[in-house]
Amino acid sequence: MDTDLLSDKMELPLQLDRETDEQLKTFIEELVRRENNSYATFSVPVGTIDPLSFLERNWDSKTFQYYWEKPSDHFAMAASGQLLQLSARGTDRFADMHRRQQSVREATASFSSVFHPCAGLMFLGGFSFFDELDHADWHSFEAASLTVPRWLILQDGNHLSATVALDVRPHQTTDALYTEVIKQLHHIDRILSNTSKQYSSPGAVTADPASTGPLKRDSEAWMSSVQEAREQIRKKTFKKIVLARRLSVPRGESVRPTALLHRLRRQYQNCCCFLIHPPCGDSFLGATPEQLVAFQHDFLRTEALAGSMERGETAMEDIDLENDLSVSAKNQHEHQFVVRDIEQRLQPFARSIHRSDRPRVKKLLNVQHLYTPIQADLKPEATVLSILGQLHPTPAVGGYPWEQAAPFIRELEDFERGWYAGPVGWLSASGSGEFAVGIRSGLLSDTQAHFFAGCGIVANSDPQSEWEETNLKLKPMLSALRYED
Ligand SMILES: C=C(O[C@H]1C=CC=C(C(=O)O)[C@@H]1O)C(=O)O
Repeated sequence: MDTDLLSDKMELPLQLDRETDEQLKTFIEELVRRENNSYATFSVPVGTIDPLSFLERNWDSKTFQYYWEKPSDHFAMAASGQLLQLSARGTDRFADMHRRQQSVREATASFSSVFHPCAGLMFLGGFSFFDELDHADWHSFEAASLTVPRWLILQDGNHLSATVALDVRPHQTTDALYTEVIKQLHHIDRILSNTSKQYSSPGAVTADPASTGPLKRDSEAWMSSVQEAREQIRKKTFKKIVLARRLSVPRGESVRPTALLHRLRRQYQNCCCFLIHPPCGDSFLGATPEQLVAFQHDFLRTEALAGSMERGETAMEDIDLENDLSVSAKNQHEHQFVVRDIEQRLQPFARSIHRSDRPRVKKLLNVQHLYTPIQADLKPEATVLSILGQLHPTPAVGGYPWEQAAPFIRELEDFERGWYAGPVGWLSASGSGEFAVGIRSGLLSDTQAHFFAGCGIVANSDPQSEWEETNLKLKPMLSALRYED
């Protein structure tokens, strides 16, 4: 057999023992013989590695880069390179995306010497807040985009694996494909064993002393939008709207996205730290406390997260503020729109829905939120993307009723939301997936960093307090950038 000769000549990558190598060859022979697969993935175990350091060592702004980590779950994924990208736009974008990823799944064969639902074919990416996205600030982002990366490093507790994804070209020989797989696994070995201790500075941005301070800028204009929203609520146009603002600061050239992520994950352990960087594009990243969908088999976890309060300087002050949040009629009101709306939208997909009667409090470093976890047992026809299409946008980032509030978001905000407050996450070949809401986030372009923060506005919202709440929500990203006001 040709591949025997080849492997005699080729040194095996660290992750392959002789037995696995034999299985790999048999798999490739079968794959080439069948001639009905366009793509293949190869997953193998790897030794101890922090996936973020893999991305940092391998950072290549010319191609797709992705990161996802939930520090408190010890779950992280770093990916690089683009095998293929699926995109969609318009009101059917979730359904279109479902069809497209389904046909890629059918055209892909997977080899794995590890057992994990995320080892194999993975789709990584997200969706913009609105159905369409056509704006210069977001030129490198689509209204919906899922990428199959070339390399992916996965950590789930003690599980550590690498997946390589490749094209299977028509008439490709067994030798050629085998050689390609071994080459890619060697590439991963090289990165994993690169122990050079030359750390470049993560970079920082210093505030312009002449500026009035970014957190104070434009407050009048934003607060008058809140007044206008309240006026519409009084006229019964809608009951709740989330208004956001954008804060732009110059980006120091040396500020590296992976360094920001490292700072964020250390401070926001119970958040989801994410990064999406399209080829040659800007980087959208953040540490979001809001889970939109975690889907496994026929079980779904989601949550209502709305209603906010600052954290206390002392334990007693903190608990007093927590109590204030829990009894605040305004915050409860704002929160209940989200709970009820999520339940209603889940109903057609669910056999049963479970949630606690009263909201709990989720505490982050400098802000605390009312939070209701919601679980559902789903009907067999439910998929991650059908549920996403149904839930997004919840009234935690949109409004209630959505159709009435939506035009006012466009009218009252003076920037394009792009992927801010859109779903970001991943989807596996087995149909499981997780998407978070892209809040507490920013867009890093070559010259600027844009940060976003929004607040739920209801009838008795006070514009000044809402403005201060946006400042609290902007702090994590600003301080990760070491931008001290
Ligand atoms: C829209 C944002 O936060 C949402 C999530 C939690 C609490 C919120 C609030 O209290 O207004 C918002 O609904 C944001 O951070 O940009």
